[in-house]
Amino acid sequence: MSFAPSSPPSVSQQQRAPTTPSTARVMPTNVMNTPTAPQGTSAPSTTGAAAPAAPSTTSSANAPNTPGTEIRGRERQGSFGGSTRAKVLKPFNTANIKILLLENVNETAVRALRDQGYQVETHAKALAEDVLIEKIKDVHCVGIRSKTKLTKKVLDAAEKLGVIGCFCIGTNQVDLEHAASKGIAVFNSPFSNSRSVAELVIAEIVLLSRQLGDRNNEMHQGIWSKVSANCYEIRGKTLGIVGYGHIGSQLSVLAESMGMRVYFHDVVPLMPLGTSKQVGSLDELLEISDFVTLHVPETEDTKNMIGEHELNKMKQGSFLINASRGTVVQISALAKALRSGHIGGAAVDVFPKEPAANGKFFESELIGCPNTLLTPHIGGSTEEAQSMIGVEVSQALIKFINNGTSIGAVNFPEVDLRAIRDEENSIRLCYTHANVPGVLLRITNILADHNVDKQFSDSKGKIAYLMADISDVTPEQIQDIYRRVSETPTNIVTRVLY
Ligand SMILES: NC(=O)C1=CN([C@@H]2O[C@H](COP(=O)(O)OP(=O)(O)OC[C@H]3O[C@@H](n4cnc5c(N)ncnc54)[C@H](O)[C@@H]3O)[C@@H](O)[C@H]2O)C=CC1
Ligand SMILES: O=C(O)C(=O)COP(=O)(O)O
Repeated sequence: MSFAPSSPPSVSQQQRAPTTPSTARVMPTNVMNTPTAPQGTSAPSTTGAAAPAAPSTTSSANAPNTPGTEIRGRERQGSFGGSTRAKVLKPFNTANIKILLLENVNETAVRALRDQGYQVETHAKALAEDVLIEKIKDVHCVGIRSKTKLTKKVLDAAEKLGVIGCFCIGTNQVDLEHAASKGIAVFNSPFSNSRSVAELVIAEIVLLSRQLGDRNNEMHQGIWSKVSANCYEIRGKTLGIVGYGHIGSQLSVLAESMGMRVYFHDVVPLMPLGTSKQVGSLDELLEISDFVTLHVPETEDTKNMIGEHELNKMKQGSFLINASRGTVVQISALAKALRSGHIGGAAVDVFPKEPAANGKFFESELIGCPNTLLTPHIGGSTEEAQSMIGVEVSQALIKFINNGTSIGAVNFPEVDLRAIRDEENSIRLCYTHANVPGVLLRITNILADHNVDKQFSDSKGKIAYLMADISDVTPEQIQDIYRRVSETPTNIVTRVLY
């Protein structure tokens, strides 16, 4: 999928791209956006760049599909008039699709992607930026978790990248806008680890309330210190939730079942679950809560959301929990409030700077603060969550690579079509383009002499995405459609699937 340049490609850029098929049906380097001959048809003669040999597939667990065979493991998708079978789209040899999975992405994902015949390279850790820049150069898809930063600089090094999978909830580690401008869709797992985070927070509420971290530390040092002063039941206490999304609302239900009163603050009005109540401002929430827990995404608005002013607003001896993002809390202000006793304890799972890998040194002003639980970003780290995330994100990636479906993308217009007719000479056009007036007319003109079975397009910010299924096209016409669409001045990425 060489996924095209960030700005609409110039004619010379287009000329460099291999836009003509190989007679040998070996996939060109730009495997995901360059049409070859449809199955069962003879390929037109080639005049373009010589097609490179297919790369080795040593990292692929399964035997790759040979060119011209169907992609395995794909479901048929519903029926439609005139044909009972949905076509399995295969415009490229799946063995030529290179996928880089970092940060110990779950085995469920590795298996699902290898089952497609893709080449999958896995790494247990995040990569240093220079290594990442080298590795990302020729991959079509990268899978990451919360640690890998896909900055503009890294994305600009990725010559063929078409899709990113964040095998987690947060997507703040990716420059989403820049990715979109290059036609790179980003998928995440919006709720597969929410329950794991909510359960951890429930545990932390009890642990903080009973000063369990400190008692445990003392016991490991051989110190017996039985105290009840400032230790409380959580029943009847007030939990203040900041950010009432998937995690916050799940937590709300669990906390009420433990006998807590729940209030929440969110930037949008939301239906309170159980008997919880939304309050009008953050300050109001801070003033009434015995426990404050943060479940907001990292955005410009949430950076340093909890600093000295907010900590002072919190009740004397109340507790703070942060399992959202490290940048949401000013660490020095929190350390000061803990040491002064104004804040009775804190549980912190996320930090502004987190070590790159297990075994690396962790440094924080919070080390040694009283009744302070520090955990290494494990909110979503359960077997259940990781396995579900692996399945969910890998399916989204497969659907995008094989079918062009962008449903669930966080930075991209969400577009899907009913299954394409199971006919040799039907194709699916996937066109990512600049969201400016006049584009649809131009595409309609290109497709004017063809039978467009169905078409859908949507936009998000500066980019738009169109999918169209076209029947009764010859291999020469496929080349012509591909060439003319990809040469439009608004083109970001054009793919033809068949
Ligand atoms: N510690 C860990 O391992 C994990 C951490 N997370 C973090 O938790 C965050 C929240 O996750 P979800 O609940 O799934 O997200 P979500 O998107 O479902 O909910 C976030 C809520 O925060 C609200 N919000 C946004 N800006 C706000 C502001 N300035 N003030 C008040 N409310 C605001 C939104 O309206 C939304 O209701 C993620 O973005 C991620 O960064 C998620 C999973 C695991
Ligand atoms: O899902 C998230 O946003 C998380 O913070 C979990 O990140 P992780 O997959 O543990 O790197």
